[in-house]
Amino acid sequence: MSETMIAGIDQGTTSTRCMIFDSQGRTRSLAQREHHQVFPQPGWAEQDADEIWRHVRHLVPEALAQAGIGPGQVAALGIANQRETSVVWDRTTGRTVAPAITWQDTRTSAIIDDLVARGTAGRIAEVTGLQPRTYFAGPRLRWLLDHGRGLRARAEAGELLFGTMESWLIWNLTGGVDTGVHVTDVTNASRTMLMDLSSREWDESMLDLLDVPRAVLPTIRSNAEVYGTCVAPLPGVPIAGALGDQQAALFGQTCFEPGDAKCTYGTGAFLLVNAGSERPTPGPSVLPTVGYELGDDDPVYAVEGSIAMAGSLVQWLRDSLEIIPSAPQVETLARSVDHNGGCYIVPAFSGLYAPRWDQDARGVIVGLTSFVTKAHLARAVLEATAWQTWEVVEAIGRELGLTLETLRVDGGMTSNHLLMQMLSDVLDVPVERPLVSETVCLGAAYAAGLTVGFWSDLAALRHHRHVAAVWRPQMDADVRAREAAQWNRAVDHALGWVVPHTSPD
Ligand SMILES: Nc1ncnc2c1ncn2[C@@H]1O[C@H](COP(=O)(O)OP(=O)(O)O)[C@@H](O)[C@H]1O
Ligand SMILES: O=P(O)(O)OC[C@H](O)CO
Repeated sequence: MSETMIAGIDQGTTSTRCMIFDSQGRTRSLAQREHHQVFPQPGWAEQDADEIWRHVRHLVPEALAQAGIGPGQVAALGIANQRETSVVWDRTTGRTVAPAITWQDTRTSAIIDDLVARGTAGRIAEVTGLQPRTYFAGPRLRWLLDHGRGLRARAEAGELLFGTMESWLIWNLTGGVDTGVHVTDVTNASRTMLMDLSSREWDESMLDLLDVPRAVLPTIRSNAEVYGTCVAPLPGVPIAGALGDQQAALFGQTCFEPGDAKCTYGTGAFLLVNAGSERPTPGPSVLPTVGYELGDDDPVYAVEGSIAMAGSLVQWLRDSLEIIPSAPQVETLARSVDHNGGCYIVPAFSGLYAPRWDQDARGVIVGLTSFVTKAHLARAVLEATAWQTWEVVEAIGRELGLTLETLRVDGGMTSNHLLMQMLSDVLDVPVERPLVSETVCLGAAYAAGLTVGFWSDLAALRHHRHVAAVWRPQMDADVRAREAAQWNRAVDHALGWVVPHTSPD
């Protein structure tokens, strides 16, 4: 009998991947394609959801061909996605009604300011666990309905559908206008500011607050169950797992015990700690979210420190400043000097996320002198990711009394050894990278494989985890303290740069 495998899709901010995994959790193939990023105004960030769906249709057969298998050998498909990126489409034509608004986009700042001014922040946090912020998806839906001609009326008439990327992909994969299934998973729903974090249902009072008609919303489902069957490009294959990418990485890194932590370094960086089955109540710097919920099992919650810019700062160095020809070259350039030359970059391009949460912060480069070269800038770019992670870890320690013993890492930036050493140095803990560094895809595949019985239980998944590289702290404590103080001073310069909006228009 021919070997069966599991397919995983990682629909990320910059690219989409399809991977095939065997029963040992080993990678059998990987197909990947970048999509366009559009920045039409300062603070705006858009993508074309149709382009992403086209890429999925090409990538899946490519991954199958590379693995030498046909759709009949795929036991199930799991999907992970960039979270909070919002799509609205017409249920009868299947076409999007506007560009997807990505999670980095800050155009909803006036809506957020208005919610805060109306004194609703406490109630929002009580229900959803989230503070009102431009990061979350619900205000984007509100913005689209307010600004797209005729969209509100069409939404109320049930003609439009809203979803984050997993929802859009599942609808298309299961047949779109004919038989498409309109669902979202609980981790993605937990980032909309519309879901009750305790009951894990849409909350009527949040829908009222954001003026969102229920008819556009998908049904919330667990992370591991069969949502529907693929029509194309994997005909007959059950879609049996879906998670936000950061939760998928938590799952793929087998962070199954309370206190287990991982940080994924892609466009942004997202540190999640397993918080167990009780809804956590951290302070304002880090946020409570659903970690994963497997079928009818109790949910597992997580606490998250979200960093908006990490790899995207490297991309900016490559694409906007043209200082490096490719992302990996940042390491070569940074290694050509042995310190930052006194220069610090705070990448608050769309405000600062955890732990500062200042949507009016903007990026700064401080400490410039004639001594500073592009090599020092490259070093400061990498250090910015390390110090932002340090701030998150400090906040988690302060607000939850949790101390990390080790940090599991994954994502595109983890191929940068200099950055991994910097991380270990500033956090003062070992940093571990697993053999399969594509843990987002792996986590989605694990969820799907558990659903269909391809893997028996969490213990079987744990068995697949192998550590490929470990970095250990080498920095003196006094150097760490001095550099931390300099970083904090640099951040102070970035805070509150933008004059806040005063009206919701
Ligand atoms: N060697 C490297 N050093 C630093 N950054 C890197 C390196 N390789 C890739 N990156 C960055 O990692 C990001 C891509 O990682 P990926 O995990 O694919 O992101 P995403 O899932 O957000 O699309 C890009 O922003 C890129 O600039
Ligand atoms: O696509 P990534 O890896 O940058 O992840 C994006 C996050 O899910 C946004 O919350």
